[in-house]
Amino acid sequence: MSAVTAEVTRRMMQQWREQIHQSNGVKKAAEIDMIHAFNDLTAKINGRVAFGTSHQDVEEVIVLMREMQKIATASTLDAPILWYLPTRRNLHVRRLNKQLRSKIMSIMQARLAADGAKYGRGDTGGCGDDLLGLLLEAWTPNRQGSGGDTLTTDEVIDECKTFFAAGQETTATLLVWAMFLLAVHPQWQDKVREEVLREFPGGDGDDVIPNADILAKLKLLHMVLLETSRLYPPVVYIQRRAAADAVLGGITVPQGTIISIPIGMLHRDKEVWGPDANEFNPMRFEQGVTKAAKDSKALLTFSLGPRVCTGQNFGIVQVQVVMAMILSKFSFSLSPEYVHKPKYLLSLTPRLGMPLILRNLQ
Ligand code: HEM
Repeated sequence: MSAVTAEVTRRMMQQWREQIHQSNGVKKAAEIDMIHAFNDLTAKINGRVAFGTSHQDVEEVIVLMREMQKIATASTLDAPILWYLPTRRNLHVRRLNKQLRSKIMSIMQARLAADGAKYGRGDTGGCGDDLLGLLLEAWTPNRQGSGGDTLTTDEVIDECKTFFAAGQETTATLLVWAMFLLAVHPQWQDKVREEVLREFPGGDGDDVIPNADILAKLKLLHMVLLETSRLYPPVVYIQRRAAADAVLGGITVPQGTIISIPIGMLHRDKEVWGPDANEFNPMRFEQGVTKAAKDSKALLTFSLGPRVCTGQNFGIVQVQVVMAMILSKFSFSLSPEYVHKPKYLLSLTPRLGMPLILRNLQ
């Protein structure tokens, strides 16, 4: 995963360098919208981690998935009745879905054909070590007669789509806010960069990947990311339906009641986080997540309990790798064009974009 993340990030950074090179100003700098850049980045990373890179249709699958994601985000503003009517948008989604399904099917078939030839059943390679490969191991035709649990074709396709949808925009959003907070807190940007350059001097060289050992040493970066996810959690609220009658904090909650958990609000509760709850203070995480607030379970960025985010480690590693690589090669500040208007659709994003001014480090 880190290798895929590093490879895709390297290409994005090369584009940034070209944009800076082409800029006309005396101070060589380029204004780049982080929302667009990071959505494109995480779509490519998630797409490759899910489907690999070997099949020609993977790039098209990524474009179709991203298109579906954009429509899903936009339609959260619609009245629910509109989700079920044959509107132009819904018909478009249906067409996209059909195309997507057929592309994924062709990747699956190519994998299975290669399975015999390249990997060989029973070999450790199986159908490949990406998500699709793992799911194909449990796919019905592979398991017939094995007595094990199986997945149908639709389930394999749906799992791949869920993985992409749940992880793409959320991770991009966390990156966007981390860049924003480091742009408006330059002293923290310098501090974290110092740590990155000390522990990860290779930057974005072709053969250099910030591996688990390096990431473990980037403590300030990790604290900054936790603090970012506290102030700007990509998922602002979650809901739960009471499976049985319950009493919560002295209030009776009848079975079937839907409870909203306002993560964004709870993360700024002064009683829990202290009087500086609205301020950016990564030092609160110096002793770890459980000691950052009065309640050891106060940080709900990835939810808690049985439905906790299954991709949280992947999401965090992705963000750490991307931030370490960027910090080692660029400095950045907020563009005067930026207007602070966060909005919540599928995730918490800046309503009018996140233009940052990027410069190459000397
Ligand atoms: C870094 C950004 C991310 C954030 C802030 C985030 C946040 C969350 C939250 C709050 C939930 C719980 C939703 C609920 O209970 O209603 C969740 C669930 C989930 N997330 Fe993430 N997530 C992130 C990245 C990812 C990634 C990268 C993946 C996979 C590649 C992923 C896959 C999932 C899945 C599959 C679920 C559903 C789990 C279940 O219901 O059993 N997430 N995520």
